[in-house]
Amino acid sequence: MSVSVTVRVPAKVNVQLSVGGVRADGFHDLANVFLAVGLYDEVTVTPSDTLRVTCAGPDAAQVPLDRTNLAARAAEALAARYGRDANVHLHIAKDIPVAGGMAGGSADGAGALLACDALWGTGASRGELLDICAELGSDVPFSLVGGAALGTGRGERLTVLDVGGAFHWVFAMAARGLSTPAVFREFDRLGAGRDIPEPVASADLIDALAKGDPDALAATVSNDLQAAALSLFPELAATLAAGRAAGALTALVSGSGPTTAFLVPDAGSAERVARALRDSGTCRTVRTAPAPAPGATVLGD
Ligand SMILES: C[C@@](CO)(OP(=O)(O)O)[C@H](O)COP(=O)(O)OP(=O)(O)OC[C@H]1O[C@@H](n2ccc(N)nc2=O)[C@H](O)[C@@H]1O
Ligand SMILES: Nc1ncnc2c1ncn2[C@@H]1O[C@H](COP(=O)(O)OP(=O)(O)O)[C@@H](O)[C@H]1O
Repeated sequence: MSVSVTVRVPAKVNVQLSVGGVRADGFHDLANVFLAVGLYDEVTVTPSDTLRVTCAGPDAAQVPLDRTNLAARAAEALAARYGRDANVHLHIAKDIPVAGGMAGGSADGAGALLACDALWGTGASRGELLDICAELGSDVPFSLVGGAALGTGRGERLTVLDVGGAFHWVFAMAARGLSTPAVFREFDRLGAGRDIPEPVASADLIDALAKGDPDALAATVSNDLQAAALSLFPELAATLAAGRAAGALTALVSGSGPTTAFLVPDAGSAERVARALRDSGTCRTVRTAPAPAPGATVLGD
């Protein structure tokens, strides 16, 4: 009998993304407030003769299937640490947009790590899994944890945050992706010669999350990468404007973009804003999703 394990992992939106100056290692210090949203990838791991990756979903053609795939890298990292071979088939059922600023690759890394851990029964502690996540990428630890969290350092050092109620979101996916390093480089270029302050988490924003208050959250969201994303992808301004005109409480670029995110008061408004965005012709697809969503979860447990 072939045993397989499936893990479901959420996308994220950054409700605060404050970016410091570039560090000696090329990364930027962040105050990164992540919120997991109910759009999911599923990673299924099955024993195999060799390590291989397959992917299905609307964006599957853009996903690398070689060992650069974060799911493959996660399996190899766990196998190396626990003296196993990494001969597994990793199948990704992909619903998170690729190169969209919603941490889809990170989700697959965290998902594969948890799935291989369950398949192999390594006995790794949560802390050990989080260390491997941090080696794989700045966003990967949050994909494991979900909910809401403040990421400091390059975003990998997490403090879990309270969320006191549901937040309703609409996401507009763009016609093409944006490269995260390119957006950080554009941030540096736009800020050249300016004093970049230390990134600090907003107490008002953390309070709005804890209260579950969408109006207060809308008043406090911020994204320091938004100007850089708009500079590289100016058409996003029309998408943001269309969502605002349709009644979103706030509109922002998700992380490094180009997905745009719209916070709305309730599920009914989400459907209305989604329809208006679809009708605007300013984006490729539109999805609604509630938050917070749980982190990487083994299905069937
Ligand atoms: C911007 C954010 C916001 O959550 O997410 P996305 O919008 O890409 O989803 C993250 O910081 C992305 O994290 P992640 O996608 O894991 O990036 P990594 O693999 O760690 O780094 C990719 C590249 O992004 C840049 N980078 C990333 C994180 C950081 N704190 N400073 C950086 O300068 C570096 O150029 C690095 O080489
Ligand atoms: N499992 C994966 N899913 C998607 N992209 C991946 C994956 N593994 C590696 N990548 C690479 O990571 C890049 C960034 O993709 P993604 O994580 O979806 O976006 P973002 O960093 O904007 O959230 C992709 O262009 C792709 O080359």
